[in-house]
Amino acid sequence: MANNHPNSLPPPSFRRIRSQTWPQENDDDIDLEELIASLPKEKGFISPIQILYRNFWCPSEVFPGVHSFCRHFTAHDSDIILACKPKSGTTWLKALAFSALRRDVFPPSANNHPLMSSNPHELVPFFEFTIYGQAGELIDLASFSVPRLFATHIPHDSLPESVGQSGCRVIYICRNPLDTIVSFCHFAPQVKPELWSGGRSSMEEYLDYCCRGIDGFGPFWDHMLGYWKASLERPDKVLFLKYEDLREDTAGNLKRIAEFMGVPFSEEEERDGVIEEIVKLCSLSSLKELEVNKTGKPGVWSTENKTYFRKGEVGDWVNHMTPSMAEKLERIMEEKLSPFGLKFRVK
Ligand SMILES: Nc1ncnc2c1ncn2[C@@H]1O[C@H](COP(=O)(O)OS(=O)(=O)O)[C@@H](OP(=O)(O)O)[C@H]1O
Repeated sequence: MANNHPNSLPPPSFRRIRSQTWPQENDDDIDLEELIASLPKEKGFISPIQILYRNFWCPSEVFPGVHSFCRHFTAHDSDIILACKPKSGTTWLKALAFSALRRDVFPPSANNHPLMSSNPHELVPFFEFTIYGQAGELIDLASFSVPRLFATHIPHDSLPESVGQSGCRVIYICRNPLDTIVSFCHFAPQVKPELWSGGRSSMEEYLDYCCRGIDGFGPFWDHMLGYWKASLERPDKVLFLKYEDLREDTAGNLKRIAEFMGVPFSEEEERDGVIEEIVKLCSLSSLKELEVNKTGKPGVWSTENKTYFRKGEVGDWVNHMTPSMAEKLERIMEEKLSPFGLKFRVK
């Protein structure tokens, strides 16, 4: 498919980067264990091992799914992929994008809307956790409604080549790293209680991993910059959102999301309050109260659905980080992100 595409020269950020972390064309012949053995590794924070693969740190638990996705997924022009670093607003974006995209079939006011009985992660599955499975097996994607809506934590420049070569659209959400780290540190004990003592010393330890660039799917600055640069190069194909902006103006950003997906709200829908209905349906307070999100398990990291919903505040980091922890991170943001014009509201 990629070779037949009229625009066959991939944009610069999708050109194949060859390095020792980027397996060769014929790596299908390589046994998975052999491949893992050949790649650089580091001890992870909650993952036992992080594997340097296609230039990012991949948690060993999801390596088979990630590898299978990168090798085998063929994007369609109409596909929509939601992308993010963990704890940046994934669940919220999934709920908003799903509700906007499928509103012709599932009106947001309906009592039986899928969000009432399914967690957003079930409605918009991750490639690497769900679709390609923990064992890296392939599943049939024919049953997905068109346009197909998927999600991933994989960095932009490491996505399968067909994503850049097709007309596929990507929506990225990121969040200020201070709050993302705090959010992750509240989530982590639910995933691996045995590896995690909780409290500030654990947060300091995780911060250290992040500052060294060994965080899942990171370094976080490369993750953000990859999508940021792609959104500047190809604004019609990559939409870059910030959690903080979504908090400030959810309705305005929902309109941008719908337009970008090719399903803009009509004047009639605006007049009828459809945007507000979706905003309310997907709000933290609404989703948190649903039975499915209090008790259910979506199967991602085998965690309970309730772990995806906490405070959702901008600036919660002030309640958890010491000034020196925050300064350490802010220095890195200044050094790595600011030169490219990427800044965050942190309060
Ligand atoms: N609907 C909605 N609205 C606003 N905020 C929301 C929503 N759903 C989840 N959240 C907050 O997002 C944080 C979890 O991040 P993710 O959804 O990216 O987590 S995950 O990567 O999917 O595990 C986590 O942030 P913190 O509260 O700061 O920990 C959630 O509370």
